Amino acid sequence: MAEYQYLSGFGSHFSSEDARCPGALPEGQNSPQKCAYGLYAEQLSGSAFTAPRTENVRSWLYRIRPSVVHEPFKSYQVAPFLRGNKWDEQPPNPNQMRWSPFDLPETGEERDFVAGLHTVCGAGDVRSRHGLAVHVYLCNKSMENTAFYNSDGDFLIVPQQGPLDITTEFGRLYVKPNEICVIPQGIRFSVAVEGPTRGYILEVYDGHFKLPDLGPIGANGLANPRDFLTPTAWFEDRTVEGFKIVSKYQGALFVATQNHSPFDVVGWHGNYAPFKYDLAKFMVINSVSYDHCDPSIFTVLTCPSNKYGTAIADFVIFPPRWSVQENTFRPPYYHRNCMSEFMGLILGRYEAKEGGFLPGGASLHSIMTPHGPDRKCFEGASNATLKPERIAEGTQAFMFESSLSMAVTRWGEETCQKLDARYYECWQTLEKKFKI
Ligand SMILES: O=C(O)Cc1cc(O)ccc1O
Ligand SMILES: [Fe+2]
Repeated sequence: MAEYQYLSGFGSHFSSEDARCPGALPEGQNSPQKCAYGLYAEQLSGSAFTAPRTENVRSWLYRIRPSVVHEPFKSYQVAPFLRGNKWDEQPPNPNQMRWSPFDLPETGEERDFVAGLHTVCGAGDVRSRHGLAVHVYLCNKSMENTAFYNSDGDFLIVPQQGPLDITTEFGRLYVKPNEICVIPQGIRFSVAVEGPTRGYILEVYDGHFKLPDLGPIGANGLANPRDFLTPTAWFEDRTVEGFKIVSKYQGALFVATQNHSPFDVVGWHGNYAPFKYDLAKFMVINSVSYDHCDPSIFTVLTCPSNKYGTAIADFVIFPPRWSVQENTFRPPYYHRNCMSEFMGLILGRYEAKEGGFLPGGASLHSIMTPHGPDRKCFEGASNATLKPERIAEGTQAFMFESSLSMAVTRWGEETCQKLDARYYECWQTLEKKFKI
């Protein structure tokens, strides 16, 4: 693994120059008549020019050529199971769903990150910029002389198997399982892998990921801002005939070629950039008296909707922690929720379901669909001696929780052949215990 360098902080106004070109950033202005080293200045806007300061995100890139130097885009059909808008290919299905680990490419088959994008579920519309999609990526080959960008929204990437060595216009990021990264809308990146590689993606169309408010928790806790790492500027001056720029635009893929690497940004400054975060750094807050807290206490990042306090999607984790509550059924309660809950497992086992829900698999409990601990978990936890206990050691489950009602794609429900038709059985043996 290369020694990559990062800038620490969340949503900060950063400045970074590749050490080979000191003074690449103009001083005191963004767009001088001539930039240092013969660079071109280019602004990348992640919010409306007129957005209030709290929401306003943009970066200035100083690059060897402006991004516009490319041939026209053409349709590019390399990811047959990627969806952005087609949420009606299956009839609605409110059932509890659980998937066994999604298949990696077969031996002999070569698939890169883009071709490996498979959409499991989603809602909303890329054209009206409202909604989300949940994808998994299943690949085994590095992207070669190819960069990808998403015109439709931001990607929050959760590696499950294999590290991602990501080159972006802003610099390089190395992201291992149990770390996550966010690549905001429009930023070009290329993913190199080291073998069979699998992970999950939460794509949001509405806006950007933020740290949740902390309310009475105070100024510190959950994911701390300084643990978010943004790459430092890095460039290559490489002539390549037919370098591919792949754009996901209105849910479809397009490709344009150009004669040079787009990773030619010598310096940049601004508050719109990719970042990564190590989930092991999460400061866990929980009940130290009684009862099971709602999982919102484990929110790492949120993409808010216009409805007060309600997310397009929250990214929530279930990290290793102490469990100490007295006179309490400690695992998740049985519940029905006005939100959709998509879950995945990075490592280990999830406390509410020890069997069937495996690393690289997933579950979906849709709006108002009842769910909760399986029988084994219920019996165990209602009879356990309640001593302080480490739980979820060596484990990392997560949830993408959305206020939107998600539809499952045909790939998710049929083609992938991973849906467990017998999932419902794990609750059927829960006995009536009622006695008067
Ligand atoms: O359904 C799940 O497993 C996720 C979940 C966990 C929890 O601790 C409380 C509520 C909830 O939806
Ligand atoms: Fe739940």
